[in-house]
Amino acid sequence: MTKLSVNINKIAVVRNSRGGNLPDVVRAALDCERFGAQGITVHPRPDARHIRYSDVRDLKKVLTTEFNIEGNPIPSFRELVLEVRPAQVTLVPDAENAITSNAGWNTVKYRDFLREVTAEFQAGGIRVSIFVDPVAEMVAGAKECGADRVELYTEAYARDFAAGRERAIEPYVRAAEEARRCGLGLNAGHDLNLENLRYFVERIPWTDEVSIGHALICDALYYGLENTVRLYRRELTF
Ligand SMILES: CC(=O)[C@@H](O)[C@H](O)COP(=O)(O)O
Ligand SMILES: NCC(=O)COP(=O)(O)O
Repeated sequence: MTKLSVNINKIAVVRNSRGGNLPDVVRAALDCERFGAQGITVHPRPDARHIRYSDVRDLKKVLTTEFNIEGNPIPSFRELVLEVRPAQVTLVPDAENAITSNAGWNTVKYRDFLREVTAEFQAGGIRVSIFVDPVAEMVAGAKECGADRVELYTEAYARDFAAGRERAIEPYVRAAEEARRCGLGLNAGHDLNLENLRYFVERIPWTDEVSIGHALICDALYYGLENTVRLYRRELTF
């Protein structure tokens, strides 16, 4: 069954908007776990606009589910991840000024770099997932880099879903089949929500994990955090 990792970046956005510690991201993460999240994802960005490095350290001390840290492996990020040793690190090629992640890695062009980083994290006992567009060549490239998993960047799937879900899922099925052929684990994330989630995992049931933040935290405003985490879990349980 596909696991749900809740991305709590947006809880930190609200906290940072006022200073102080409301809402408390550690408490929110523990509550997500209590409500059924099977993992917690954070994406500390270089400008610390939401999750801070200190949050990552605090979370590691108390989380009991799978901790997934996403980010661009710049030197400070590499040091942090090696210090904290989460269960999983997801390598994302995010530009400093991007509003959010907007592309997967070119695993062919950056193979040497990704190989080095992957080996470094794995030597620290950390599973490595590489964020890629739904392109078979990029999935196979991630395998060449030594990754354990890929995370398929689902922005295009989410965007095109309303216009025709069969067409929107096609490249993802092909990329996921390539991951399975290569022996790579499979994660997915970005803009997944209560409308598009079930169809994704119905069509690609070997998806190991989805990480969901923006839509889930928005839904929580209407349904409450507990109900919302349960609603997302329900979409993954069939
Ligand atoms: C890799 C990925 O798709 C997510 O980390 C997403 O980028 C969320 O990050 P933000 O919350 O900073 O938009
Ligand atoms: N890896 C994707 C993630 O953590 C959450 O992305 P989003 O749901 O905030 O778009």
